[in-house]
Amino acid sequence: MSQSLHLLTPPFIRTLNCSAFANNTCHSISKLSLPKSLNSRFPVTFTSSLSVRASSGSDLDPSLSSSQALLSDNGAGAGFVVSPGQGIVSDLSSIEVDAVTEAELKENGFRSTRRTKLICTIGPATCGFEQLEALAVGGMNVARINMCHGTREWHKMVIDRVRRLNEEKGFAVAIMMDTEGSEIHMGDLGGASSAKAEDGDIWTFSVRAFDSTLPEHTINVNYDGFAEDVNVGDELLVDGGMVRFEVIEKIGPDVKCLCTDPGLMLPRANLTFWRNGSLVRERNAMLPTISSKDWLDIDFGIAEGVDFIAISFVKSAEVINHLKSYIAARSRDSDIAVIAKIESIDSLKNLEEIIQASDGAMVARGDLGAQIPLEQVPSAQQRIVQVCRQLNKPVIVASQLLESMIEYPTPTRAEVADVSEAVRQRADALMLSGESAMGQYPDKALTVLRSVSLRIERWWREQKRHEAMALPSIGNSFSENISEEICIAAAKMANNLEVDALFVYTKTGHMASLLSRCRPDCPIFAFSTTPSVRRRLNLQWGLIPFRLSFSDDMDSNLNKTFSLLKARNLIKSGDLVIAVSDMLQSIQVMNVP
Ligand SMILES: Nc1ncnc2c1ncn2[C@@H]1O[C@H](COP(=O)(O)OP(=O)(O)OP(=O)(O)O)[C@@H](O)[C@H]1O
Ligand SMILES: CC(=O)C(=O)O
Ligand SMILES: [K+]
Ligand SMILES: [Mg+2]
Repeated sequence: MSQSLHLLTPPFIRTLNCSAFANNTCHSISKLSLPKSLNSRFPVTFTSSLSVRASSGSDLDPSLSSSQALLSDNGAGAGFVVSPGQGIVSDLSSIEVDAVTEAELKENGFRSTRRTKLICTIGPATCGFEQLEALAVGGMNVARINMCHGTREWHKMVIDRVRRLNEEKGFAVAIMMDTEGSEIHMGDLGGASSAKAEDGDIWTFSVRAFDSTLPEHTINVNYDGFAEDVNVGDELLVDGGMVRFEVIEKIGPDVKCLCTDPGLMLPRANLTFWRNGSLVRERNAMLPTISSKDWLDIDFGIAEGVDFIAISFVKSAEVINHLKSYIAARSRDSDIAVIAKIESIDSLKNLEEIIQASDGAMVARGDLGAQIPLEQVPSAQQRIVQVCRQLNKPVIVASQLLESMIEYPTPTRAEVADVSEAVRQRADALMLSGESAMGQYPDKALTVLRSVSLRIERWWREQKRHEAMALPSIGNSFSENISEEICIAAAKMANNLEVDALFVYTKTGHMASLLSRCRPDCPIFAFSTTPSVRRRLNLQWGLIPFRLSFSDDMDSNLNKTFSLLKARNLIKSGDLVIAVSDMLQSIQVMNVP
C-alpha cells in the first residue's frame, strides 16, 4: 500500500488527504473520500480494494507512471437502476458517438469541446431534411417543435426527418415537444405571416369564429371568457408589450381596442391584459395548464417517442406529477423527460417544488417577460439556473437570445452579451426560437451560439473564474448520497489533476447528470447502453454521450472503451482519465495505455 502512495501525483494526494495513507488501510481511505455525514452513518464495508495498477492492467507495479485508485463497495452496485423496458442494444463491439462531436474531438481535442448544449426550434425555415442536417452539423443537440404552430402532419414529418438524420448520418439529435398551454393568445391571422398595428388604429379582438377570411383589423382570441373579463380602460399587451392597445369599447363578443404602441403582431401571439399597472391573472389561474388539445398533443408525443415534453405555463408541481404518472402509464418503453417551462408568476412562486418534480426546466423569457416587469427577468433567470443546478435538473435559457438575427445576419452586441451571460451562468442549454423557426439566418444564428459558447467557456476556464457552488445533498437514499459524493470528489480530482476527460458508465444517465452538475473543467464522456438515454444526455452541460454496451466489470469496460476510442482516434496513449460508474460506485484514475 505504501508503494502506491508514491505513484500518486501531488494533487491526487491533496484530494484524498495524505493522512489517510498513513493509516494504510482501505477502510480509512474509504472513509476519507466520503463526507463526515456519511462516515457516521455508513456501515463501512469498503474492504475490497485500493489498488494501483498499470494502465495495461498488471497489478501493483511500483514503476508505473499511471495510477488507478479504485474505491469499491464490494460490488453491491448501489444506485443502479435499469428502467423497465429499456431495450439494451446488443451490439457489443461498437461505440456510437455523434458524428459532429467525433469530428470536433479529432480536430480540437477534448478540452475545446463545447459544454453548453444548443436547441433549435424547427419551423418553416428549417424543416427540410437538408436544413435539419445543416443544423445538426452546426451543433444542434435538440430539435424543438412548438405545438402552438403547424399541423400534426407537419410535426410528424419533422420528427421522422430528425430520426432519419440520426439513423443515416450518425447524429443523436433529441426531440423536444413543447405544448401550447392554455394561456390567452391570438388566432392565426387568417394565414398572414404578420399584421402591422399602427399608432391610433382601432382593432377588434373577438372570440367569434369567422368561417372565411377575417374582417380587416380583426384578431381572433382563443379564450371564450375574453370579452367578459376585460374592462374598458384595461391595457392589452401583445407578446409582452411588442404592441399595446387600450380597451375602448365592449360590444358582445367583440372588444374594440386603440393601438397606443405600434408594432408587428405575429400569429398566435400571447395576450395579457393589465389593470392599474398590474397583470390581470385571476382568470388565467382558472385555465388548466394542460388543455384538452395539449393532452392530445402529449399522446402524439408519447406515440412518437419524443425525448422531452416541455410544459408551457406550469403553475404548480402537481401538474408535473400528474403528467409524469400519465407518461409512465402510457409508455412502457420510453422514458420521456418532462421539462417545466417557467413563464408565469405562479411558476416563480412555486419554483423549487416545480423544479424538484420535473426532469428539467426552461427559462421561457418570452412569456415570463410579459408577466413580470422586464427588469426582473435577469434575476429570475439567475435564480432558476441556480435552483436547477442545485437540484440537479438541466436548465434551458430561451427566447430572444439572438432575436435580431431573424432579420439580420449578425447579432447585436447586446445579444452577444446576453448569450455570454447565460453561458457564464453555466446553464445547460441555450435555445433558438424564431431565429431558427422562421428567421432568415438559422445557420448563422446557431454558429453565433456555438462560437460564443466556446469562447466564453474557454475564457472562464483559463481565467479560473468559476465560483464553486455549494451543492446540497439531493439523494433520497444513502446509496444515492454515495453517488453524489463520488461525483463531487471525481470532479474535484479532475480539476486538480487537470485530467483530459472524465468517463462515466451509467445505465440510467443519473450518474452522468451528477457529474455534469459539478461543472468540471474537463469534458465528460458519458457511456450509456441505450440510444434513448444517450439522446437525453444531449441536453446536459458538458456531457458527450456515447452509446456502448458494457458490463458490471469495470476493468473490461475500460479496456474495451480505450481500444474502441483509440481505434477511432478519439483518445491517445497517455491521456489522463478519471472514470466513475454507477454500478461499482468507484473512482479510477489512469493514463490511457
Ligand atoms: N411550426 C411552426 N410553423 C410556423 N411558424 C413557426 C413554427 N414554430 C415557430 N414558428 C414561428 O416562430 C416564432 C417563434 O417561435 P416560438 O417557438 O418561440 O413561438 P412562440 O409563438 O413565441 O411561443 P412560445 O411561447 O411557446 O415559445 C413563432 O411566433 C412563429 O412565428
Ligand atoms: C419559449 C417560450 O415559451 C417563451 O419564451 O415564452
Ligand atoms: K409552446
Ligand atoms: Mg411561452
